[in-house]
Amino acid sequence: MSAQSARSVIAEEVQRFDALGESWWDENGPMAPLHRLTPVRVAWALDALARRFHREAEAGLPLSGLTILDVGCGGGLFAEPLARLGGDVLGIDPAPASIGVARRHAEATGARLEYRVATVEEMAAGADKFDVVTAMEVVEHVADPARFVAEAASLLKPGGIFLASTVNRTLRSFVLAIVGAEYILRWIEPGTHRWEQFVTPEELTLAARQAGLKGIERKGVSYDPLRRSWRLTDDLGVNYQLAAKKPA
Ligand SMILES: C[S@@+](CC[C@H](N)C(=O)[O-])C[C@H]1O[C@@H](n2cnc3c(N)ncnc32)[C@H](O)[C@@H]1O
Ligand SMILES: [Mg+2]
Repeated sequence: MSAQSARSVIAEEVQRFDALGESWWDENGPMAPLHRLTPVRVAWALDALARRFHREAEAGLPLSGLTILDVGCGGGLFAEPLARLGGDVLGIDPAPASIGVARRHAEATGARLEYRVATVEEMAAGADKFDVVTAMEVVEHVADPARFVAEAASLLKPGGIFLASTVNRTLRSFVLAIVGAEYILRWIEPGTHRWEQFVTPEELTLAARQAGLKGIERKGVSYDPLRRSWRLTDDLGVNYQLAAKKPA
């Protein structure tokens, strides 16, 4: 089975991201919103992981010794910072050109992590289990989010943590994430998101529960146009993140 024909994959979605090439890492390019989101989502992930694994978030390499699978890693915008925090990171994506970009970037910056062209299904068919599985801005691009979450959760060791971020399916997310971000501000390529594919916090929570995960925590992320940056909020109406634990 090729990565592109896996059940979770919507071929045109993967191809659209694969076509980004080197612009993945252009902070002013089509992935600019993800670049701006990265400090906030990395801080959120570090906080969740430090609490779970009893690490000092301010320590030199707070994630050292933790195996992390970043599913749908794209160009490595989230995977690479986790590796810099000491995580033993494997980034996977069905898009081969994106994996090439991620590898070259890590080589250029000296970040130490691994990348592989693979889907969550292929990983789940193998024997490797991870302390942490992440899927950042991915579930709104897959064929069957609940099934995808179940496959991702199956890759966790007992006591492991699942982290995901996505976009809620609300009137506000239509106005802000599609009309605003794609068509008015042109922050991201028009057509990047389909509103119908957005995933509500209730759906993602249910999927996590059905996958056997517990201790579910959710946090909103909102864009502050004055500061031109994202911040964590309790408002799950547009962008949000979820953390959940596999029972030990
Ligand atoms: C918005 S990008 C996010 C990239 C990265 N996670 C980040 O946050 O910087 C979505 C990524 O999901 C990947 N993707 C799409 N469908 C997927 C699937 N079925 N399984 C895994 N990854 C998928 C795309 O190739 C793309 O790299
Ligand atoms: Mg997205």
